Amino acid sequence: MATKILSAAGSTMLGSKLTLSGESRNVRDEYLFKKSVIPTNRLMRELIVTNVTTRPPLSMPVLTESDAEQERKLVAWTSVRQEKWEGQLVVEGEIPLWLNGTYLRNGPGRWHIGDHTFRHLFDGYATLIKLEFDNGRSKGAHRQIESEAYKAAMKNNKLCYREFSEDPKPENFLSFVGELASLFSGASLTDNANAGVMQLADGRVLCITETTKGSYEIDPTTLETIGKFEYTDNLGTILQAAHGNVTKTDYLTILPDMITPGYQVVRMEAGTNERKLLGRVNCRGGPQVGWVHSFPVTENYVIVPEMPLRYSTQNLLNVEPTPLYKFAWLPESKGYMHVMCKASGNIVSNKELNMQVTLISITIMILFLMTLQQLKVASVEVPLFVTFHYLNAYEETDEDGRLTNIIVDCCEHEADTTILDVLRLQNLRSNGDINMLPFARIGRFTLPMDGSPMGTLEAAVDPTQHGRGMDTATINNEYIGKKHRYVYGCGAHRPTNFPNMLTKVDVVNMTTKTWHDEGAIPSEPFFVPRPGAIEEDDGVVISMISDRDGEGYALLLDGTTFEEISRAKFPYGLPYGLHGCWIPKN
Ligand SMILES: CC1=C(/C=C/C(C)=C\C=C\C(C)=C\C=C\C=C(C)\C=C\C=O)C(C)(C)CCC1
Ligand SMILES: [Fe+2]
Repeated sequence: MATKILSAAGSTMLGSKLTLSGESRNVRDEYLFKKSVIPTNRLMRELIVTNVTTRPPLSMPVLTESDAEQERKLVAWTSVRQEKWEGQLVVEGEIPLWLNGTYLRNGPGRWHIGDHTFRHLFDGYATLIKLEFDNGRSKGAHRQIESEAYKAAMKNNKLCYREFSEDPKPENFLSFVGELASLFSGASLTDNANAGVMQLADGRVLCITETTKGSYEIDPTTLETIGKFEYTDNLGTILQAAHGNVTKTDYLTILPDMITPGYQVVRMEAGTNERKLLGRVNCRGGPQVGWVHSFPVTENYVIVPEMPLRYSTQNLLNVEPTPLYKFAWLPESKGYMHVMCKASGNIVSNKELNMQVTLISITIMILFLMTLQQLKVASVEVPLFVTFHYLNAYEETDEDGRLTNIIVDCCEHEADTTILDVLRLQNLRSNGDINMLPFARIGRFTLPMDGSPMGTLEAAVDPTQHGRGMDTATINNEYIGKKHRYVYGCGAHRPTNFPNMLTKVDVVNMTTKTWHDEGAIPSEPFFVPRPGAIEEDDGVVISMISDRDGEGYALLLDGTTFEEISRAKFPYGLPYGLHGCWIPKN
């Protein structure tokens, strides 16, 4: 039975979109988009991208128009089973001539292995997408990150490591026991570096996930996986935040400690692989450590969030996931924000720390711990919250320059953990026009620095201004740690089951500007400042769009007006992705 296929028509110069309706169109790349019918619970088909060498035997059933229509609409949640691709993008509009550099976006872009489709958005294998801008032209590329988890899955055609919601099924009881043992060492947890992407001050580019071993160095030009980023210290923790803080001289991050519930704040100087202990904070909310996906910093402080959505050892051990996967919602454990001084220069290395501890008697030890506590300027209880992404934090001072408060802005889900379930692929693929997206806001914490025990949490702007949806948001990176005015995030044009509206929020004037295209799924809007800019919003905003016609393109918006200035189109649909970074052309 003939299958509707999309056949590339050689490298004609007329780039345009590949439709899934089977009509062959002039496109740039020799790709054969063939649809394989992989039975899933929602007639979900994987879009398979293979290099065209020979025309494979095609025996897939003909898709009805509505199937094809359905598939086009789901391109954001459709794996692209890719090896790699690179090509000139078709540009509509004008790319600013000052925009010279590379935008990289990381995300879980392949959600199946064999005929097994993963359960959750975050399970997907890391897929790196590149946009190169040079003198008004744009080149695109994508490539899978070759983690051990990905390579093992491809070799064995099955899941081999514990992903966010997916866990390998133990063959027998013995292997189950072995699996449990390996869990405590973290050996069975994935290294699928599908979340963060960043360029360190020394130029190296890392892709990471929330396991320490899920840190990979990649080549920002070829997107090749250079190899695992091996830390040379002996801090030995399993977990790390998916988003650290890159400065011009170092990299700060937080290592959640599940054994002695707390957080190690560490600093890695540019050019090294050694994380050094800056300070440690013990959890105040009991024996489980709160989930830290990201965290904010000010000029002088690291803010360590202790969220009441906490790691659950029991759920970590479960083979079948609970609605909160590896986590438990423990409101009775409350939420806290710990404010740690960056300790200008006095980094306490782990070796020194161990030596001191062995030499200190119990009484001096108590003095020492009290001294350590001084590293922590404050620890305040805050209202319950559910936050993955912190936007920024800054210090407020009085007329005498004394620190009065620390302000923390974040994407806060109104202390509702439902969002984790909404992000299951079955929901994303079946409820696009159902108003399933739970509410979210730009949450603003005010942390008092006068010794008061309680902080406050409120919406920075009226959430109805951005459809009561807000996540994967950024600010102008030049303003990290300082008072910012503009937030670029994904809001909601309802009814929707996912944040589908690019939104610029002015948190001073409390106004918003938005971009929305019916049925399109935008990824994190990333702001790139114009070289030499004075104004905070003088630059462009980049977002990767998966649209309802199965298209994939990079959208460029003017940072000030939030008007569309250009699109750089891929010749195929793009899977959704999480976060990006900008690498200026040196
Ligand atoms: C959390 C752990 C793991 C994996 C984490 C991964 C792969 C990514 C987490 C990404 C998150 C929290 C993204 C949040 C996005 C929110 C969105 C898009 C909200 C939209 C709606 O408003 C491991 C590595 C599997 C195991 C340790 C724990
Ligand atoms: Fe993230």
